[in-house]
Amino acid sequence: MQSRTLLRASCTWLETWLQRPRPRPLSTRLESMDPEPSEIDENYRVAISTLNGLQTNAAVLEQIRRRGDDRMVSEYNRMQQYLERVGIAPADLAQLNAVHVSGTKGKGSVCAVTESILRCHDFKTGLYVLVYTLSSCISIILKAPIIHLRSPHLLEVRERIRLNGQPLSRGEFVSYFWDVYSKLNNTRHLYNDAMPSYFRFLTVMAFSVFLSNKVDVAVVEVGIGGTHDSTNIIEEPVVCGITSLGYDHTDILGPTLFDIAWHKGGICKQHRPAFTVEQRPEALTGLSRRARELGASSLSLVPPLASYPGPLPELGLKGKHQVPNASLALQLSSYWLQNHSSTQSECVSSGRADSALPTAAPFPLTQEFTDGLRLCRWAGRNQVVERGNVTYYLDGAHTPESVAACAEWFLSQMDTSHKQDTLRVLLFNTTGKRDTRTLLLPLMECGFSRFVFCPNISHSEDTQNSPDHTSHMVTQSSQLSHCYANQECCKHILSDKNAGVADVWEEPASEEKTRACVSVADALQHMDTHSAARVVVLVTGSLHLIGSVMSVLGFTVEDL
Ligand SMILES: Nc1ncnc2c1ncn2[C@@H]1O[C@H](COP(=O)(O)OP(=O)(O)OP(=O)(O)O)[C@@H](O)[C@H]1O
Repeated sequence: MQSRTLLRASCTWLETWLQRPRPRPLSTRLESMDPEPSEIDENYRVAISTLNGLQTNAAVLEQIRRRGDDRMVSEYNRMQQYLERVGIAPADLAQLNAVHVSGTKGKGSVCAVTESILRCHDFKTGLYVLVYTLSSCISIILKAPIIHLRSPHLLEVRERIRLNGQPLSRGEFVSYFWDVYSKLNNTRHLYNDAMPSYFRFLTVMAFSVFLSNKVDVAVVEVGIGGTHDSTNIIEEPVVCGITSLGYDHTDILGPTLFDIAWHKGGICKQHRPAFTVEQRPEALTGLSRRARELGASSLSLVPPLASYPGPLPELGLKGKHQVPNASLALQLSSYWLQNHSSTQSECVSSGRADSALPTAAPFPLTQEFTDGLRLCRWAGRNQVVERGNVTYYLDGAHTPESVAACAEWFLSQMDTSHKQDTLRVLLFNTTGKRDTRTLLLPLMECGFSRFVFCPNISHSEDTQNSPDHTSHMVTQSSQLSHCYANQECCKHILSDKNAGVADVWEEPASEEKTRACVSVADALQHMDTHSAARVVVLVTGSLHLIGSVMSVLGFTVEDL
């Protein structure tokens, strides 16, 4: 009897055991354990708000600045420490076979085209791009005023880290984010409670993503400058590129092109070559000296795009200014293809005048190269979007050179045959300390009859805005007053006979010509209410403004 009871109990136990939740075969397990989309979105929101917590509060920055202790640690040492805390030694970064790109204009474009070309050659690519990497330490080291910035992306932060051209999915972002965050958080007690700032964190995370995915190449854009940038922890890039240099962030980098070249050329590395585009002599002299100082194997100018033998494809990235960028991307990728598994040892020859650099040879373009140039897409740069009777021309130009290039591109797109029934509108904003007048003047040649100003805020109701667009450092009211100041500046230009633009306007300057809106949604609604058969809107002045416009127009990261 006792044994029968025992047997029944054993059978019940066995039954229960057999019915327990089983582990699935690995392939299906990962799939079915993926959280539901809404859960992914929620996890993503939590990760983003934790990441936003790393945006250094302006008050804390001010305190650090007064204490001056941030100056004691170099950016290299700081990044080295963060990387080591997540289990990466700086030497491991050699496995990334990096292409490292700095410059004032066109860094993002050159990185995008280089990545596209190498992907068309069937390599597994990583791409890390930033609009800005203004780490507090740069402004502090250089004793410059603190500049406030929004997060560095158009729609969502995950678009900044790409594998094979695709932004990380929300699910991937969450899992890499927590992996890196928890390693740093668990070790903070050993390091004076230090956590990396927002931009440094993203850099550490990007490197971690690329190493764990064993990419063949990582194309990495410098955030700001070069010498003191967090990406300059890359000690052994395969090749470096320096795009067009101009006057931007002069309060941080210095007032002359020579100073700017010193910073941007600071990514050159010993025994590694660098390529650059045609520049003003002062910039070339600065770059050349810096390349020599750092022991680069060579610094060469890229040849004109038209000199490459054979037919050239239509470039995926539009605008005349993309032509030298394309040649730089060709030289970087060609060099990478031939040399990514070997090392170089020559140094820049010193017999040459500083501003007279050798020009690299053009080469016949194979299908992979032409596909890379043709298929490259880079959202927010010279992009055209149709919505009903409104055509948006989106370009994130925000320096005098790029705004001039943008105006030229916009005019080249205008079909003057329908001039009468087409209303041309400028939607504009600036960030930081940019000189609005300097940026607006080239745009005055474009024949706009309406000028709309709004902050880089998608919706005036904060609950409707993505957490990805949160800045702890810029208040909504300061953005609004900045936008009213821009409107005032525009009115001034319109009424200023000496500005050389008065004769462009058929009607006298009036209140209605300019308008300030509280948000992008408000501004776009204003475009829709016009009775003109067609409305063309040039959106420019800030890449963040472009991001907010794209968000209101319903773009998602997957559309980029
Ligand atoms: N060589 C160039 N000369 C002038 N403008 C350019 C050039 N290359 C790109 N641009 C324009 O500059 C803006 C930013 O382009 P891109 O993102 O490629 O440059 P970036 O150097 O990464 O910019 P950022 O200043 O945002 O870091 C876009 O409006 C683009 O059309």
